[in-house]
Amino acid sequence: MRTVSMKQMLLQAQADGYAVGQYNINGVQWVQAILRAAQAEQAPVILAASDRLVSFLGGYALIAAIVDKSIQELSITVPVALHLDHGMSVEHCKQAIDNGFSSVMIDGSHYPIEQNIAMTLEVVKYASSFGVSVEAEVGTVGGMEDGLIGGIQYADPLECDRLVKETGVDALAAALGSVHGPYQGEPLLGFAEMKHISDLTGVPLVLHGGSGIPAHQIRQAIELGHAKINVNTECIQAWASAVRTVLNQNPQLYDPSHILTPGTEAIQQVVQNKMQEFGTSGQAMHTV
Ligand SMILES: O=C(O)C[C@@H](O)[C@H](O)C(=O)COP(=O)(O)O
Ligand SMILES: [Zn+2]
Repeated sequence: MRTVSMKQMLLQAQADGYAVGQYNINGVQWVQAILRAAQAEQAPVILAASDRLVSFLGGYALIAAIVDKSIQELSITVPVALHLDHGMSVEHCKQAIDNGFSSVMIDGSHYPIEQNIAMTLEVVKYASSFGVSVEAEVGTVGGMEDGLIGGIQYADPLECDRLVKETGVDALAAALGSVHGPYQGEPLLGFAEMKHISDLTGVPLVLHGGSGIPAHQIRQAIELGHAKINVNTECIQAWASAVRTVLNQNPQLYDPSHILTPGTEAIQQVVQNKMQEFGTSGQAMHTV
């Protein structure tokens, strides 16, 4: 089974009031853990490689090959999208598509809106000829992005509407108070702005900085148009904690499979919990 674009996944989720999780890849164990979680939960899933980590992960072609082969080896039957997260340039998005990614994000949020729209349109034109879905971002998610520590800049609804209408993008990350990485206190999400932008654009919305957002705010964000929620920090924190515990309890241990397996299991547990929380569990049969 090949990876699929996230277009239909997100339209179905938007229509049926749940969200599909995007879970970031930090190594081969993450691919196995996330795929096993999706199969166990019978949930559609978006595996993502953040552009800032592509060279660490071995390059676009290797990432795609590992995902494709893992789907085969693990007998995965649920829909899986392979997404380039926070694509840093049009060229990187094209390279990802050429090497087998089924979805890309062109993150033009740090540029003036005219340039963001132009970059997004170029990627949409290229991606559409391969049936690859495209996500764009307006405004700035707080925390670490592309290796930069940024403040929160709420998305401008008119800019969101312009970008969606002038590019035909499949999903929009409208920054509305979420933060990459750990939150300092309760997240302050712009729910009124969410409803406004969702009603204005009609396109599935993407919530970045999904780790650490309380369940009631997740439910509200889904009700207000979010069909994709990105999660990375909670998975890597669970992995690090499990590996640290193994090593602290067994200082003489040096066998990688014994050290890493508890970490892989911890990632899978976080992902299964998120799939249940987002309402993705059991939705695979409803996703084309
Ligand atoms: O860390 C990355 O490069 C990917 C993340 O930015 C991802 O797009 C995301 O939004 C996850 O946020 P988190 O759950 O707060 O780590
Ligand atoms: Zn993000």
